Amino acid sequence: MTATVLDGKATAAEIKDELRVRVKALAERGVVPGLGTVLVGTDPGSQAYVNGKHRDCAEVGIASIRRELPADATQQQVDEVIAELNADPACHGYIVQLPLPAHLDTQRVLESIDPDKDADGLHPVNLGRLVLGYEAALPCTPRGIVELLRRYDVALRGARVAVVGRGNTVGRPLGLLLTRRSENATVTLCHTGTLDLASHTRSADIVIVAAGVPGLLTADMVNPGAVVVDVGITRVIGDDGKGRYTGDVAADVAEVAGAVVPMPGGVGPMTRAMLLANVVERAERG
Ligand SMILES: Nc1nc(=O)c2c([nH]1)NC[C@@H]1CN(c3ccc(C(=O)N[C@@H](CCC(=O)O)C(=O)O)cc3)C=[N+]21
Repeated sequence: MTATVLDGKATAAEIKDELRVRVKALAERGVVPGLGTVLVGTDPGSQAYVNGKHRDCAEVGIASIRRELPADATQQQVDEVIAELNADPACHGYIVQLPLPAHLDTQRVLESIDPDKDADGLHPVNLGRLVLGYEAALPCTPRGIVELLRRYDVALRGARVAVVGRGNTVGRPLGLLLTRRSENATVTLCHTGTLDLASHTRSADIVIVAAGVPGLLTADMVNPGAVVVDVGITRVIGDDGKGRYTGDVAADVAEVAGAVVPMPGGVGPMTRAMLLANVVERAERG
């Protein structure tokens, strides 16, 4: 058996088409949604991600607000940029690209973002709202995963979902999203302290791997026919000496799974689409 591919790239393109229509409607009311990005330093990976976000904005008609600081920027310089974007009415939402250089206080920076302009949905206030079941900007990657599964009619209600990874950007909030009443999945949140990981993944209908460990999930760990979502993205040096990105799911999983969300072409494009959705929704609320 070869697994069906759940195409995140095509689905993200579909979502961008829908957002373009909503952006047009906003334009008729004289509103142009604006997404800000704050990039500190010159990490090529981070630069590439930020460039991608601005390309996405241009495709959909969202205005880009770009702030860049040198790698040795002081905490005060970063604070000033945050204060400026918090005050800018043209900026409906923004992100601070992570990771920040080690000399900066990431927690302080993230907490100083206006929660109502938190396009990532990672502000403690928004994560708290998610815990409490209040309306909030949702974290982009978990939201993108749920949206992709929904659009492919993967049943979540009653499904047994093994989430591997408890990170703040994916695993932890994904568990919260999937266990809301509207999703009603049963989640087992696995992590580095989990004993016999395979026993948990094997009894799941859906396995979502966000551990950042290349090849962690192998075919023998997957229930035949299960849906497998690869969230891992780790830079490795290939046999040819070139750098490339690899996921957490081994290639042989596709021979056992019923459906797979690949990397690349899966969760990454969905994450970017949800960032745009968060900004458009914010602009629609006025
Ligand atoms: N504040 C903040 N918010 C983030 O959302 C955030 C961040 N910091 N720091 C880094 C991670 C990583 N991330 C990715 C998003 C899309 C792709 C993506 O679209 N990947 C393509 C492949 C791209 C390629 O091959 O170059 C794919 O999976 O098909 C990847 C990685 C967002 N992040």
